[in-house]
Amino acid sequence: MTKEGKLKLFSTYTIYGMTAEKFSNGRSNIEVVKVMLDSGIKIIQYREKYKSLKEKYKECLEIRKLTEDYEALLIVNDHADLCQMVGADGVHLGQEDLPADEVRKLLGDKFIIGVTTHTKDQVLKAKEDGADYVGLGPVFASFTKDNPHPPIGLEMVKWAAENSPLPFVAIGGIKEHNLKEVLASGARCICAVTEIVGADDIRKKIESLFKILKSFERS
Ligand SMILES: Cc1ncc(COP(=O)(O)OP(=O)(O)O)c(N)n1
Ligand SMILES: Cc1nc(C(=O)O)sc1CCOP(=O)(O)O
Ligand SMILES: [Mg+2]
Repeated sequence: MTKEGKLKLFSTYTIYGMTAEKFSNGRSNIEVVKVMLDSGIKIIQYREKYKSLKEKYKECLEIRKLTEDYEALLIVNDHADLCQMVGADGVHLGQEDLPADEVRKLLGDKFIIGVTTHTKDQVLKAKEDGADYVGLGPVFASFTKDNPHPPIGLEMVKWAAENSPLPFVAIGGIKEHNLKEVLASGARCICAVTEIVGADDIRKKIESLFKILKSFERS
């Protein structure tokens, strides 16, 4: 797939999957990713805060193979070196991670770079820095991340839908019960971490979320 083709995914009504083993109720990242892919998720971010770099490397290699089998994208959180070493599609960088413009110089144009944003200025700067998409959040209160930013709310989602020069992934506190509000505010690509990885039946949960996304796609 060309990079342009990959990036189109971020502007569609879709789910951006993210690993979170700590909240996966005893299931491994690999197990969860297999179900995500088999349920139709086409973008997986490998986010793992509690393992050594070597363990992350091994898991990423395994997830790279799985994502290739399903023609899905692999984005590695935080680590540009890991992204390059495992042949991932891209890296996701936060405001406290390495600067996107410098990582772009390192990785070149071929890789996707995503940047976390919480404010309008950060969204605009991400574009200037050469990012390809932004993560926008937390839309609602989220307990998944240590020291989260205060919720940015649906007004910010509306602003991004009308003004963001880059496709955005709405993230933070998104659940089945509030997904319609997020989509009605203009989001298309959404990331619901604990709602998916912590679900009793991950497959069923993804199916329910896709049903809501599809209903917006048709409207
Ligand atoms: C899609 C997406 N959006 C936001 C984040 C958060 O990144 P960051 O602020 O660097 O925090 P950590 O995830 O590294 O704890 C993300 N990972 N993905
Ligand atoms: C990794 C991450 N980044 C966020 C941000 O706002 O930048 S919120 C978040 C975690 C989202 O988890 P949940 O769907 O369980 O609330
Ligand atoms: Mg980070």
